[in-house]
Amino acid sequence: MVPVPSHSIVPERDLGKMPVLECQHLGIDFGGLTAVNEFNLTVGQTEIAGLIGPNGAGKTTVFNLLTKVYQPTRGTILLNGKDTHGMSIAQANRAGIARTFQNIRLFNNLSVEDNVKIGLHNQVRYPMWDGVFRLPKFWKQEKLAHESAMELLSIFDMQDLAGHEAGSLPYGAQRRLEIVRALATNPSLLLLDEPAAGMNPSETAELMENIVKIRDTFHIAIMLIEHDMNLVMGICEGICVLNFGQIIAKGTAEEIQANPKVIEAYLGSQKKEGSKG
Ligand SMILES: Nc1ncnc2c1ncn2[C@@H]1O[C@H](COP(=O)(O)OP(=O)(O)OP(=O)(O)O)[C@@H](O)[C@H]1O
Repeated sequence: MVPVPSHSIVPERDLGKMPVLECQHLGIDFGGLTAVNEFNLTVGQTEIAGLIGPNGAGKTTVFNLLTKVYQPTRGTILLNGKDTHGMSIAQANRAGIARTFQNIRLFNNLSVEDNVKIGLHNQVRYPMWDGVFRLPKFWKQEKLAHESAMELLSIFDMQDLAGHEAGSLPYGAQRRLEIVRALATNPSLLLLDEPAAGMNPSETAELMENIVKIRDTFHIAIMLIEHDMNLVMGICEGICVLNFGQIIAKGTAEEIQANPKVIEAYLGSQKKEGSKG
Protein backbone atom coordinates (compact mmCIF):
# COMPACT_ATOMS: atom_id res chain seq x y z
CA MET A 1 0.00 0.00 0.00
CA VAL A 2 1.43 3.36 -1.01
CA PRO A 3 0.63 6.07 1.52
CA VAL A 4 -1.05 9.07 -0.07
CA PRO A 5 -0.07 12.39 1.55
CA SER A 6 -2.66 14.42 3.39
CA HIS A 7 -2.51 17.18 0.74
CA SER A 8 -3.72 14.70 -1.86
CA ILE A 9 -6.90 15.16 -3.89
CA VAL A 10 -6.51 12.01 -5.99
CA PRO A 11 -9.67 10.15 -6.99
CA GLU A 12 -10.70 7.19 -4.86
CA ARG A 13 -9.91 4.60 -7.55
CA ASP A 14 -6.24 5.72 -7.51
CA LEU A 15 -5.83 5.55 -3.74
CA GLY A 16 -3.37 2.87 -2.66
CA LYS A 17 -1.56 3.01 -6.01
CA MET A 18 1.73 4.80 -6.62
CA PRO A 19 0.84 8.40 -7.55
CA VAL A 20 2.05 9.36 -11.02
CA LEU A 21 3.30 12.69 -9.68
CA GLU A 22 4.26 14.05 -6.30
CA CYS A 23 5.54 17.59 -5.92
CA GLN A 24 6.96 18.42 -2.51
CA HIS A 25 7.77 22.00 -1.49
CA LEU A 26 8.53 22.80 -5.12
CA GLY A 27 9.65 26.32 -5.91
CA ILE A 28 11.61 28.47 -8.33
CA ASP A 29 12.97 32.01 -8.19
CA PHE A 30 13.96 34.09 -11.18
CA GLY A 31 16.41 36.59 -9.69
CA GLY A 32 14.39 38.40 -7.03
CA LEU A 33 11.04 37.06 -8.31
CA THR A 34 9.57 33.98 -6.63
CA ALA A 35 7.51 32.57 -9.50
CA VAL A 36 6.40 29.38 -7.69
CA ASN A 37 6.65 28.53 -4.00
CA GLU A 38 5.62 25.65 -1.70
CA PHE A 39 3.91 23.81 -4.55
CA ASN A 40 2.72 20.53 -3.03
CA LEU A 41 0.58 18.32 -5.23
CA THR A 42 -0.13 14.65 -5.79
CA VAL A 43 -1.69 13.38 -9.00
CA GLY A 44 -3.20 9.89 -9.11
CA GLN A 45 -2.32 7.28 -11.75
CA THR A 46 -5.45 7.82 -13.86
CA GLU A 47 -6.50 11.25 -12.68
CA ILE A 48 -7.51 14.17 -14.86
CA ALA A 49 -6.17 17.13 -12.89
CA GLY A 50 -6.57 20.84 -13.55
CA LEU A 51 -4.18 23.69 -12.80
CA ILE A 52 -5.92 27.05 -12.94
CA GLY A 53 -5.33 30.65 -11.89
CA PRO A 54 -4.97 34.19 -13.21
CA ASN A 55 -2.46 35.20 -15.88
CA GLY A 56 1.07 35.17 -14.52
CA ALA A 57 0.13 32.95 -11.54
CA GLY A 58 2.91 30.46 -12.36
CA LYS A 59 1.02 27.66 -14.13
CA THR A 60 3.29 27.31 -17.16
CA THR A 61 6.30 27.65 -14.86
CA VAL A 62 5.04 24.57 -12.97
CA PHE A 63 4.86 22.66 -16.30
CA ASN A 64 8.37 23.88 -17.14
CA LEU A 65 9.59 22.57 -13.77
CA LEU A 66 7.87 19.21 -14.24
CA THR A 67 9.31 18.77 -17.74
CA LYS A 68 12.79 19.98 -16.70
CA VAL A 69 12.85 23.08 -18.87
CA TYR A 70 13.67 24.72 -15.53
CA GLN A 71 15.48 23.12 -12.60
CA PRO A 72 13.74 23.98 -9.33
CA THR A 73 15.32 26.34 -6.82
CA ARG A 74 13.92 24.10 -4.07
CA GLY A 75 11.73 21.05 -3.58
CA THR A 76 11.29 17.62 -5.11
CA ILE A 77 9.43 16.12 -8.05
CA LEU A 78 8.69 12.40 -7.95
CA LEU A 79 7.51 10.83 -11.18
CA ASN A 80 6.10 7.35 -10.58
CA GLY A 81 8.01 7.42 -7.31
CA LYS A 82 11.31 8.33 -8.95
CA ASP A 83 13.10 11.58 -8.07
CA THR A 84 13.59 13.58 -11.28
CA HIS A 85 16.33 15.74 -9.75
CA GLY A 86 19.05 16.48 -12.32
CA MET A 87 17.17 14.89 -15.25
CA SER A 88 17.27 16.56 -18.67
CA ILE A 89 14.12 17.28 -20.69
CA ALA A 90 14.70 14.10 -22.74
CA GLN A 91 15.29 11.98 -19.64
CA ALA A 92 12.11 13.27 -18.01
CA ASN A 93 10.25 12.44 -21.22
CA ARG A 94 11.63 8.90 -21.22
CA ALA A 95 10.72 8.64 -17.53
CA GLY A 96 7.09 9.20 -18.52
CA ILE A 97 6.20 12.89 -18.81
CA ALA A 98 5.04 14.50 -22.05
CA ARG A 99 3.49 17.86 -22.83
CA THR A 100 1.88 20.14 -25.33
CA PHE A 101 2.53 23.87 -25.47
CA GLN A 102 0.40 27.00 -25.15
CA ASN A 103 1.65 28.03 -28.60
CA ILE A 104 1.60 25.09 -30.99
CA ARG A 105 5.08 23.69 -31.69
CA LEU A 106 4.89 21.27 -34.60
CA PHE A 107 7.36 20.57 -37.40
CA ASN A 108 5.26 22.49 -39.91
CA ASN A 109 7.10 21.29 -43.03
CA LEU A 110 6.94 17.62 -42.09
CA SER A 111 3.96 15.40 -42.68
CA VAL A 112 1.43 14.68 -39.97
CA GLU A 113 2.70 11.09 -39.81
CA ASP A 114 6.33 12.19 -39.46
CA ASN A 115 5.40 14.52 -36.61
CA VAL A 116 3.92 11.54 -34.76
CA LYS A 117 6.94 9.38 -35.64
CA ILE A 118 9.20 11.97 -34.00
CA GLY A 119 7.23 11.35 -30.83
CA LEU A 120 7.63 7.60 -31.30
CA HIS A 121 11.35 7.99 -31.80
CA ASN A 122 12.26 7.39 -28.15
CA GLN A 123 10.82 3.88 -28.42
CA VAL A 124 12.25 2.81 -31.80
CA ARG A 125 15.33 0.65 -31.30
CA TYR A 126 17.74 -0.56 -33.96
CA PRO A 127 21.51 -0.34 -34.31
CA MET A 128 22.67 2.73 -36.28
CA TRP A 129 24.03 0.66 -39.19
CA ASP A 130 20.65 -0.99 -39.74
CA GLY A 131 19.32 2.50 -40.43
CA VAL A 132 22.25 3.73 -42.52
CA PHE A 133 22.17 0.66 -44.81
CA ARG A 134 18.39 0.24 -44.65
CA LEU A 135 18.76 -3.32 -43.30
CA PRO A 136 15.68 -5.51 -42.57
CA LYS A 137 15.53 -4.51 -38.90
CA PHE A 138 15.21 -0.88 -39.97
CA TRP A 139 12.28 -1.61 -42.30
CA LYS A 140 10.59 -3.73 -39.64
CA GLN A 141 10.84 -0.85 -37.16
CA GLU A 142 9.62 1.60 -39.82
CA LYS A 143 6.58 -0.60 -40.48
CA LEU A 144 5.84 -0.78 -36.74
CA ALA A 145 6.28 3.00 -36.40
CA HIS A 146 3.88 3.56 -39.32
CA GLU A 147 1.28 1.26 -37.75
CA SER A 148 1.64 2.90 -34.33
CA ALA A 149 1.41 6.39 -35.85
CA MET A 150 -1.79 5.48 -37.71
CA GLU A 151 -3.29 3.93 -34.59
CA LEU A 152 -2.50 7.04 -32.55
CA LEU A 153 -3.89 9.34 -35.26
CA SER A 154 -7.10 7.30 -35.25
CA ILE A 155 -7.85 8.56 -31.70
CA PHE A 156 -8.76 11.86 -33.33
CA ASP A 157 -9.91 10.36 -36.62
CA MET A 158 -6.89 11.89 -38.35
CA GLN A 159 -5.54 8.87 -40.28
CA ASP A 160 -6.61 10.40 -43.60
CA LEU A 161 -4.44 13.44 -42.88
CA ALA A 162 -1.26 11.38 -42.35
CA GLY A 163 0.38 12.54 -45.60
CA HIS A 164 -0.53 16.23 -45.24
CA GLU A 165 1.98 18.86 -44.18
CA ALA A 166 1.41 19.60 -40.49
CA GLY A 167 1.53 23.36 -41.11
CA SER A 168 -1.31 23.13 -43.65
CA LEU A 169 -3.80 21.72 -41.13
CA PRO A 170 -6.55 23.90 -39.66
CA TYR A 171 -5.78 25.25 -36.18
CA GLY A 172 -7.93 22.74 -34.25
CA ALA A 173 -6.33 19.80 -36.08
CA GLN A 174 -2.83 21.13 -35.30
CA ARG A 175 -3.74 21.24 -31.61
CA ARG A 176 -4.98 17.63 -31.83
CA LEU A 177 -1.81 16.57 -33.62
CA GLU A 178 0.29 18.05 -30.82
CA ILE A 179 -1.57 15.86 -28.35
CA VAL A 180 -1.06 12.77 -30.55
CA ARG A 181 2.66 13.52 -30.85
CA ALA A 182 2.98 13.86 -27.07
CA LEU A 183 1.07 10.59 -26.61
CA ALA A 184 3.45 8.87 -29.02
CA THR A 185 6.21 9.18 -26.43
CA ASN A 186 4.20 6.75 -24.27
CA PRO A 187 3.80 8.98 -21.22
CA SER A 188 2.30 8.06 -17.88
CA LEU A 189 1.57 11.75 -17.29
CA LEU A 190 0.41 13.97 -20.14
CA LEU A 191 0.55 17.74 -19.57
CA LEU A 192 -1.71 19.90 -21.73
CA ASP A 193 -1.07 23.66 -21.70
CA GLU A 194 -4.31 25.42 -22.64
CA PRO A 195 -5.53 22.69 -25.02
CA ALA A 196 -8.79 24.52 -25.77
CA ALA A 197 -7.19 27.90 -26.55
CA GLY A 198 -8.62 29.27 -29.80
CA MET A 199 -11.19 26.48 -30.14
CA ASN A 200 -14.89 27.12 -30.69
CA PRO A 201 -17.43 25.62 -28.25
CA SER A 202 -18.14 22.53 -30.37
CA GLU A 203 -14.41 21.84 -30.85
CA THR A 204 -13.95 22.27 -27.09
CA ALA A 205 -16.80 19.85 -26.34
CA GLU A 206 -15.18 17.29 -28.66
CA LEU A 207 -11.79 17.90 -27.02
CA MET A 208 -13.28 17.21 -23.58
CA GLU A 209 -14.61 13.87 -24.80
CA ASN A 210 -11.24 13.06 -26.32
CA ILE A 211 -9.27 13.89 -23.18
CA VAL A 212 -11.44 11.48 -21.20
CA LYS A 213 -11.14 8.90 -24.00
CA ILE A 214 -7.32 9.19 -23.94
CA ARG A 215 -7.25 8.68 -20.17
CA ASP A 216 -9.58 5.65 -20.45
CA THR A 217 -7.74 4.11 -23.41
CA PHE A 218 -4.17 4.59 -22.21
CA HIS A 219 -4.84 4.49 -18.44
CA ILE A 220 -2.64 7.51 -17.89
CA ALA A 221 -2.92 10.70 -15.87
CA ILE A 222 -3.57 14.02 -17.57
CA MET A 223 -2.88 17.41 -16.03
CA LEU A 224 -4.09 20.47 -17.84
CA ILE A 225 -3.81 24.23 -17.63
CA GLU A 226 -6.92 25.87 -18.97
CA HIS A 227 -8.86 29.13 -18.76
CA ASP A 228 -12.04 27.55 -20.18
CA MET A 229 -13.90 26.82 -16.95
CA ASN A 230 -16.53 24.66 -18.69
CA LEU A 231 -13.76 22.29 -19.69
CA VAL A 232 -12.00 22.36 -16.31
CA MET A 233 -15.15 21.94 -14.22
CA GLY A 234 -16.52 19.39 -16.69
CA ILE A 235 -13.68 16.86 -16.72
CA CYS A 236 -11.10 17.61 -14.00
CA GLU A 237 -11.38 15.43 -10.93
CA GLY A 238 -8.87 17.35 -8.83
CA ILE A 239 -8.28 21.06 -9.36
CA CYS A 240 -5.41 23.09 -8.00
CA VAL A 241 -5.59 26.89 -8.00
CA LEU A 242 -2.46 29.03 -8.17
CA ASN A 243 -2.24 32.72 -7.39
CA PHE A 244 1.06 34.64 -7.31
CA GLY A 245 2.94 31.33 -7.42
CA GLN A 246 1.18 29.88 -4.37
CA ILE A 247 -1.53 27.23 -4.18
CA ILE A 248 -4.61 28.93 -2.72
CA ALA A 249 -6.99 25.97 -3.05
CA LYS A 250 -7.22 22.31 -4.02
CA GLY A 251 -10.36 20.28 -4.44
CA THR A 252 -13.13 18.99 -6.65
CA ALA A 253 -14.96 21.25 -9.12
CA GLU A 254 -17.75 21.84 -6.58
CA GLU A 255 -15.31 22.72 -3.81
CA ILE A 256 -13.30 25.06 -6.03
CA GLN A 257 -16.36 26.85 -7.40
CA ALA A 258 -17.61 27.49 -3.87
CA ASN A 259 -14.26 28.63 -2.46
CA PRO A 260 -14.37 32.39 -1.62
CA LYS A 261 -10.57 32.76 -2.03
CA VAL A 262 -10.76 31.32 -5.55
CA ILE A 263 -13.75 33.44 -6.48
CA GLU A 264 -11.95 36.56 -5.30
CA ALA A 265 -8.63 35.77 -6.99
CA TYR A 266 -9.85 34.20 -10.22
CA LEU A 267 -13.33 32.88 -10.85
CA GLY A 268 -15.03 36.23 -10.19
CA SER A 269 -13.02 37.93 -12.92
CA GLN A 270 -13.51 34.95 -15.25
CA LYS A 271 -17.30 35.31 -14.90
CA LYS A 272 -17.11 39.03 -15.69
CA GLU A 273 -15.00 38.32 -18.77
CA GLY A 274 -17.48 35.65 -19.86
CA SER A 275 -20.44 38.02 -19.50
CA LYS A 276 -18.65 40.68 -21.62
CA GLY A 277 -18.65 38.37 -24.61
N1 LIG B 1 12.30 32.50 -17.57
C1 LIG B 1 11.75 33.42 -16.79
N2 LIG B 1 12.45 34.47 -16.32
C2 LIG B 1 11.89 35.40 -15.52
N3 LIG B 1 10.60 35.36 -15.12
C3 LIG B 1 9.85 34.36 -15.55
C4 LIG B 1 10.35 33.33 -16.40
N4 LIG B 1 9.35 32.42 -16.67
C5 LIG B 1 8.28 32.89 -16.01
N5 LIG B 1 8.56 34.03 -15.35
C6 LIG B 1 7.65 34.82 -14.51
O1 LIG B 1 7.00 33.92 -13.62
C7 LIG B 1 5.65 34.34 -13.40
C8 LIG B 1 4.70 33.21 -13.74
O2 LIG B 1 4.60 33.09 -15.17
P1 LIG B 1 3.83 31.91 -15.90
O3 LIG B 1 4.03 32.06 -17.37
O4 LIG B 1 4.21 30.63 -15.28
O5 LIG B 1 2.31 32.23 -15.53
P2 LIG B 1 0.99 31.53 -16.05
O6 LIG B 1 0.16 31.28 -14.83
O7 LIG B 1 1.30 30.38 -16.91
O8 LIG B 1 0.31 32.70 -16.90
P3 LIG B 1 -0.64 32.63 -18.23
O9 LIG B 1 -1.99 32.16 -17.77
O10 LIG B 1 -0.68 34.07 -18.66
O11 LIG B 1 0.02 31.75 -19.22
C9 LIG B 1 5.44 35.60 -14.22
O12 LIG B 1 5.65 36.72 -13.40
C10 LIG B 1 6.52 35.49 -15.29
O13 LIG B 1 6.89 36.76 -15.76
